[in-house]
Amino acid sequence: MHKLFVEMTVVLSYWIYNILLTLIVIIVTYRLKNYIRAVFLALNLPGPLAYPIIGNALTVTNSKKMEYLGTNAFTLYGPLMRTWISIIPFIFVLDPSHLQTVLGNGKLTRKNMFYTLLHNFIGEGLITNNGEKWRSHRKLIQPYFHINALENFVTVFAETSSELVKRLAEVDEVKITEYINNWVLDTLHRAVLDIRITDEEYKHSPFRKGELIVPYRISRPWMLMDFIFKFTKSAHDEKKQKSSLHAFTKRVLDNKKKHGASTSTNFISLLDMFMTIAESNPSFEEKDIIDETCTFMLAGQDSVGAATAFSLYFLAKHQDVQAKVFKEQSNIFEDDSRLPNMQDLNEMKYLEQCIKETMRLCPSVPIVSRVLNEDVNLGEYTLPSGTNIFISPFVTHRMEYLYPEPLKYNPDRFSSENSSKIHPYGYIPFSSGPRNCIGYKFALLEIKCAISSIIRNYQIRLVRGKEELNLSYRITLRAKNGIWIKFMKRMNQKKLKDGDYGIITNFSTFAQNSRLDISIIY
Ligand code: HEM
Repeated sequence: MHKLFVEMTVVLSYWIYNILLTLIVIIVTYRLKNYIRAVFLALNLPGPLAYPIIGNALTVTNSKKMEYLGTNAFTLYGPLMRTWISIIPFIFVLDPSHLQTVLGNGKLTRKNMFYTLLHNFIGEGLITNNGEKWRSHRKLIQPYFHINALENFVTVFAETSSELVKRLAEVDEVKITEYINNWVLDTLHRAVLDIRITDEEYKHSPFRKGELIVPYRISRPWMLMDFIFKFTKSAHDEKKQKSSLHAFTKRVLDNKKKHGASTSTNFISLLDMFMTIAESNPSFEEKDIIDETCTFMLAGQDSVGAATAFSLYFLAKHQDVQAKVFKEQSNIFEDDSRLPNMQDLNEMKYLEQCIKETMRLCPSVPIVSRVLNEDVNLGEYTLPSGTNIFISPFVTHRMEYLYPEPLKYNPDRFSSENSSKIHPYGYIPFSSGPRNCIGYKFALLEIKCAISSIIRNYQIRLVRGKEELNLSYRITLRAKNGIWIKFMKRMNQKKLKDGDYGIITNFSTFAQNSRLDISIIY
């Protein structure tokens, strides 16, 4: 009897064990169903060599490999390329028609875990939020970025650009990236916060020295796990940075509340706009004002800095293009040294083509990312819900079938005649669709202001021995050792006749004799 009882217990335990195990397998498989589908998809797609555990993380830290891959990815692997960040597959979606399916779909606006990492730095703003919060904030903020509303900022852009030009009067050959970074910071402090970093009270603004930790974490996948990362010095530094950014913004906000509206009667800063939104929308709380302000301060910083510095690089390298830009400026301003207004900026069509071509070759934001929240069919493949995808303006902009001779700098690609032939999702420096860059018109006006002011006053050239552009890939694209520019004051600003370009006549003599500094306007 006792033996029978023991045997029955063993058999019963065996069945219970098996049923439990099967249940666990079913639950885990169900929970991980989409992950498993994404893994199978990734195993079927072509992509660069990946290593166990670290996946393709090593490529992220090698800028030469990144540039090679970025330029050749489509030729090597086709429209869908798989990569691995540790054990998580990430699919690059490269082709414009596929990008239209993803970016153009209002239901596929979800940012993935990388953006959640940014919460530790900027808080929860438009860039990182998802779902209803993102949708409602975007709806509330969007009207303030309408082109008519942006006229308000042109005076700030023009003033800071004119101050930049004055600072450049003292230099000959400089690392322009440093000057541009200071100009962007100055512009953003005035446009977003309505303060001047030259003021004693604000000269230690923490927005001057913010450093994103996210690229460090992505290149070391084990750092993506919060329970490891939170014990590191980087986590401590990041926390400190966030609290100083937020405390600074709160101080500016409190000052504004105490002293009333803007410092200048006509000007309305972004912070004023967020305060107005909060007044009529109780769900937009003080924390939202601060988070959004920090978000805009950071979104408009390196992105604009990179696009401006790269634009100057290409103009300095291509004297014929610079001459055409100068000619356009002369036609707009004649010999008047006034600051640009909105109408002037709208007339700078050729300059805009140059900026666009710069952002084709060197998009400030080389990669963005999403997580799909439903199955998506792209060509012969189905990307399962839950799949992480990368979208790379850098790669798409270098695809030969979209841009013949893709590495050639040619602003005429964006002439009104030619740009109508470009696929709407084949040019995406500001992303596209409902989650595109809300600040793109703001950015273009700002960049045009700076470059117009510089080219009206200086002929620019590359510095001998520092002509090469080495790219470095962080969240934004950068020039590894900065960009070096030589500034030569323009001698004559009279209106040029047709065919006159106001350039140095003899470039070969100039190249032989770098001390020759005289512009001859002919
Ligand atoms: C050349 C300059 C700029 C470039 C190339 C650029 C590029 C981008 C890109 C690619 C995105 C999409 C990011 C993603 O999907 O993950 C984005 C989003 C965003 N940008 Fe810009 N940006 C620039 C300037 C600015 C400026 C000046 C501001 C603000 C003043 C700004 C504010 C934002 C915000 C708030 C978002 C998030 C929009 C949303 O998700 O609803 N950007 N930007």
